[in-house]
Amino acid sequence: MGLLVDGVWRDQWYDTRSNKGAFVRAEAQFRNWVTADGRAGPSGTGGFRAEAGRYHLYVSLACPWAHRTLIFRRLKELQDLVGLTVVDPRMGANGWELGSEVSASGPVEGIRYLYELYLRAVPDYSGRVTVPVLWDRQRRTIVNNESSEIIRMFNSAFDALTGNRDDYYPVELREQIDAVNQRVYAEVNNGVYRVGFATSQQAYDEACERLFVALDWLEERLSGQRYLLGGRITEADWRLFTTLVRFDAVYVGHFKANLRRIEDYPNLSGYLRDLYQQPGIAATVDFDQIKTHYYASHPTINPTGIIPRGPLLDYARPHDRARFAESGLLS
Ligand SMILES: N[C@@H](CCC(=O)N[C@@H](CS)C(=O)NCC(=O)O)C(=O)O
Repeated sequence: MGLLVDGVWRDQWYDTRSNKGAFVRAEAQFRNWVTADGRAGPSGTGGFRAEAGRYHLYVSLACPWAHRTLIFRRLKELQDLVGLTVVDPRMGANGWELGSEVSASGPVEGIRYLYELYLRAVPDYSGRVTVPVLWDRQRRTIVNNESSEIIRMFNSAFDALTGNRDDYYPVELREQIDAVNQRVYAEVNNGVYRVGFATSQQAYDEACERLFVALDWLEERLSGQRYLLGGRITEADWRLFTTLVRFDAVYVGHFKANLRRIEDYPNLSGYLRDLYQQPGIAATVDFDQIKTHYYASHPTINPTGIIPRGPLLDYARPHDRARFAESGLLS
């Protein structure tokens, strides 16, 4: 793993030393928005109109951030409109790699590594090379590499083209969704990374404590309602889902987030299965790639690269979340 510095690739692990062993995530740098009419979105510049076949998504099936975008591509029926390239699950010295069996190389000719795609957009780019990436085939540049924004674009920008008007960020719930997202991001989505990538005991202890306090809060919240915002699935649920579905498979073992498993939480585990069993979702979850990526790509954490056989998980088994009435609350 590494990063680009003035357009040159450097094989380098995260620098946690300057933060007392704590992992601090860098902000994504490409922040333009695809919009229905091509006008600028909340950040960046305009000129990215929603059009069939124009945009291409690069993901890793292992990555929880990329997984969100894959879910929204499916939920919003964008598969025929937005192309997809899946990078190899193993991230080595050159970072994410394209073009072996599991992945086609995508619309950009002559590149083998994802960092080369970043360089096509910005030849002297400095920063991390992350998935997901939303690429514009027309202007041959990166539109956006921040998953929370890509899912918002997918949620509504293409509605006139697909006719799918399902809304996972409804106006009347936005404030509450944003508030839940903020806590879930800091303590759970990014929290597991703060636990797993900590390089000092203190940073690990603090992150671990915060993570499980947040999971206890979520367990409590989900004891009284079916989904995070009540009776209807929103963006907040999908953002939490991609972390939960990886939790017992990799975060408990590889990241040492092991005070409790999701299976030990009656409400969270039922909720996880409920979401997993929504139409089309199970097909977006690839446990082989998830386990391969984490266990084989972080030599500082798992030097042998051995990928464990377990745990045995069955998210297709029944859940009891239908006990909540239509309103989402217990009847
Ligand atoms: N804020 C970004 C984070 C994306 C991210 O960190 N992706 C990870 C994979 S799970 C990655 O590509 N890491 C490579 C690196 O940091 O060098 C988003 O939500 O899209």
